[in-house]
Amino acid sequence: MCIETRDLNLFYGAKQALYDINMQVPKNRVTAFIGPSGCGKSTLLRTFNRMNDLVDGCRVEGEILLDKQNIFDRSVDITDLRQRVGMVFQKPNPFPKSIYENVAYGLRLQGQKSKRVLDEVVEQSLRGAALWDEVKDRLHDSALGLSGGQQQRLVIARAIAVQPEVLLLDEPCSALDPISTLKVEELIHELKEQFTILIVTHNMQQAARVSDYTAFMYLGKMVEYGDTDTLFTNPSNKQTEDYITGRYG
Ligand SMILES: Nc1ncnc2c1ncn2[C@@H]1O[C@H](COP(=O)(O)OP(=O)(O)OP(=O)(O)O)[C@@H](O)[C@H]1O
Repeated sequence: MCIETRDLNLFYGAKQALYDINMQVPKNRVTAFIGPSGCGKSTLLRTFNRMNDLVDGCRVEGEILLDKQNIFDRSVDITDLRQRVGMVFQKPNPFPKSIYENVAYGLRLQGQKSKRVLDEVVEQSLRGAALWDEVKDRLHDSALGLSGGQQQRLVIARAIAVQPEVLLLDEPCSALDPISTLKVEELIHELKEQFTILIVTHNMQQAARVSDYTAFMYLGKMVEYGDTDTLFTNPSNKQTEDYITGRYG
């Protein structure tokens, strides 16, 4: 087991956005979050590396255990947590720096100065993100010159360069064309050998293609969570069935 939530409730001011979320996320698997707009998918995803701490008036009750330690404990260092739990957003957000510097960024922040180590990690991470062959001859060109799909894989390379345990992907393909989407989906498949992956997607076919487990959320509650094939072919809840058969949302 990698992550476990216990009686997790989240409030934006007076408005409750998550209700009693209890789930166990297995290691080295892909877990997808689906559900209609506003059901709390992104809120839940952001809670796993405490990105909601940045939101004024946001309050959390309950626990999230990462390898048995509650991430809300006072003793938890946020920078350390975010290194262990990396995040990739919907819109590719490379820094206005070279391809190389984007990937080396996290390591430099950690104080790594050795060119040999940096070169090695940059290459490994770009290979890991299935981008090396496309950029190896222009590592020192601006990352902003890459296509959207390449930028998203670069951001994934940047995230994996610091060797996180968990990768949070918030609709990573929604700004990409179908071919880039396919590449990122293949990449997700490969990355799960090394990382535990949590992905929010609007696209049910994508959830069915890339994930091992799926959680269906509705109005801040986790309605059903289980094996992806079972959830899509034989859901146990009527609301899940209505959603996956396109009756609402
Ligand atoms: N920063 C915020 N301040 C106040 N309310 C928020 C904030 N972020 C989200 N919410 C509210 O919390 C609820 C859940 O939003 P969230 O973005 O998590 O849903 P979602 O399922 O990811 O939706 P979408 O698929 O449209 O991205 C919504 O009612 C939303 O309006």
